[in-house]
Amino acid sequence: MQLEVIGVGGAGCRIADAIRAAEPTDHSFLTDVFAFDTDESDLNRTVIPESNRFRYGPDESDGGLAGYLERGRTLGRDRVDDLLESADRATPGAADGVLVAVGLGGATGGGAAPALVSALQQRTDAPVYVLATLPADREFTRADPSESAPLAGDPNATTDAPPRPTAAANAVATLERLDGVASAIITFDNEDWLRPGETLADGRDRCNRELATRVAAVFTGGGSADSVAQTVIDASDIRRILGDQSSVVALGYGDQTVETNGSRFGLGLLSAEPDIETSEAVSAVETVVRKGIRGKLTLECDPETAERGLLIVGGPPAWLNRRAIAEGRRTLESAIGGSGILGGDAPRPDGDRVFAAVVLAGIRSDRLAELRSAADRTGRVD
Ligand SMILES: Nc1nc2c(ncn2[C@@H]2O[C@H](COP(=O)(O)OP(=O)(O)OP(=O)(O)O)[C@@H](O)[C@H]2O)c(=O)[nH]1
Repeated sequence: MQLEVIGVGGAGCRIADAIRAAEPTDHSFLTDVFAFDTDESDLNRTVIPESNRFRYGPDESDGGLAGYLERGRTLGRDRVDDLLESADRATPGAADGVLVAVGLGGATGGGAAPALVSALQQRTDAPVYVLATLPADREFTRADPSESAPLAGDPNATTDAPPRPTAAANAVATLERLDGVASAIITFDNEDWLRPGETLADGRDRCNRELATRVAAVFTGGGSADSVAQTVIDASDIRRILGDQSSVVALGYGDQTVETNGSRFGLGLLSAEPDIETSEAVSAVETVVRKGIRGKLTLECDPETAERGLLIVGGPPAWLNRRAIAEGRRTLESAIGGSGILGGDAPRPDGDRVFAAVVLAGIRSDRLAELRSAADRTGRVD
């Protein structure tokens, strides 16, 4: 499918950047990528073309809004129409969906996202999905748990205060505002993806690459001019699975490097379809499907809670064993509680890995309840 990506705030713009970098050269799926931020220097660190980068807000907000969500909301409400007008977006209708990337916890992205998503919903018939990171505990919790965390925006917060004391409260408030506005909310939990002791600044590029790999695998979809998928997953399939009711979504992914005969061009056409033992191909597909469903998800949850699920198995065509893919689909079907399942394949003649991309939509996750309790402790934002 064709996707437009708009990153808002520091995290949103970096993630938009990472998605752009993850776009396969032979399978483009992006119409446009835009970056909106109050912080000029953050914006300039992205490699999104200058024509697609927009700084907004008064001069004193340059450098970011330091987590003051109310300011972010006001700025967002006042400026999103201008931003969408000034962004030279591809011909209306060129994209089958829009993805607004944002880091929940901050003020610029979280503040603007509800108004931006709502404005986009009015301008397009295509679904408007949100890709949202959830803050890690280390951002809003003191290292010494015996001390209580400072109140949100507490001006008396001391130097040992966590970097973003209001992150949980901001995240919960923004999620509530996106409910009923976003078509679906694809989540990525920084708490689960940062390593023990690692700071966000140290781990974020790795996290963004992991997230972008999953987003690209889901949205790139089926085959290409030189290799047609048996079951193509298109934009309407993705729409059916993600829904239009602000479902919370987690992505799973598994991959395995496989042997190929090298360049299809260098060694002649005979080498394009190497002989692969059926048992080897079956085992590779089974392995990646298992990792995709039972491995680490972008948001930890029990797959059983999912209402709908999608499985895309991709890789060099000779490795895409039909029987194993059908079996993988049945495995996903029995793993989730709901009944809406779709499955497809994505041949990648030049690829060197077999992968499974999994979408679990309509999930319930304890992490969201944890963030709500943390927000109650650290000070809720209305
Ligand atoms: N995965 C990931 N998460 C990030 C990244 N940068 C920030 N975050 C998360 O996103 C939240 C918001 O951070 P930013 O996006 O920098 O904040 P902002 O929207 O620019 O808002 P202000 O800084 O308050 O103006 C943080 O609390 C982190 O949890 C990133 O590059 N990757």
